[in-house]
Amino acid sequence: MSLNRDELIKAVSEQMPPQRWKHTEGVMQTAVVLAERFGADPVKADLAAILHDVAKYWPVKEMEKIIRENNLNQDLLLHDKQLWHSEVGAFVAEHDYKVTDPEVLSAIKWHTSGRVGMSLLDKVVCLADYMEPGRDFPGVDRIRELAEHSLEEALLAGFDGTITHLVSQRKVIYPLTIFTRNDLIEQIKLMGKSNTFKIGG
Ligand SMILES: Nc1ncnc2c1ncn2[C@@H]1O[C@H](COP(=O)(O)OP(=O)(O)O)[C@@H](O)[C@H]1O
Repeated sequence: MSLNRDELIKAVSEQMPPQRWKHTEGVMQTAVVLAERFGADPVKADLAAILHDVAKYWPVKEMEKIIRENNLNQDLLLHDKQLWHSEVGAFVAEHDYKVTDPEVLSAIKWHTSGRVGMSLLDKVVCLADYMEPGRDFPGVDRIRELAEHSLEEALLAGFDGTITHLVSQRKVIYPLTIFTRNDLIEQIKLMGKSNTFKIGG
């Protein structure tokens, strides 16, 4: 049986500390604003935002078990454990909370690493996670400014910040994030060209 929105919020919020739930509320609010701004479905954005960090505080052993036993992305097990909650979160959303919409499940699954060819909803939820009002890191105001006009430019600034931070900490970067960043640059270039064609008639 699937839960209504209030029941879902209660069930998800009980699985994380209050501070992380506050972050989730910020992501919900921001994802809806971004969805309306850029033409994504705000109801789907809200649902994906509610669930995006559902597994964030699950025990590592439990996440590992889910990834192994359900043949999820095994490559993740070779990378930072912080990346696991997105993959597991999408699985939990589908199996425990009966979310069937592939767009919503995709936005949950790719909200940390990104992916090549991110959908509009993937971008909205990922960007909301970067710039919700509770976020306070160097560069976040620039991301918010860019998000006034361009989903892709803002997201690129977000991924650039993550990559730069990981480099400064001498941490391994999940390769898909590099490919995501490169793909966003290509998308922005192509958009520039199509705008030129439009102006040129
Ligand atoms: N692409 C990546 N490659 C490797 N590690 C990553 C990547 N993205 C995030 N991480 C690691 O996961 C941690 C948490 O990321 P994230 O879930 O996006 O942040 P938050 O906990 O603030 O929501 C980062 O501080 C970093 O250590």
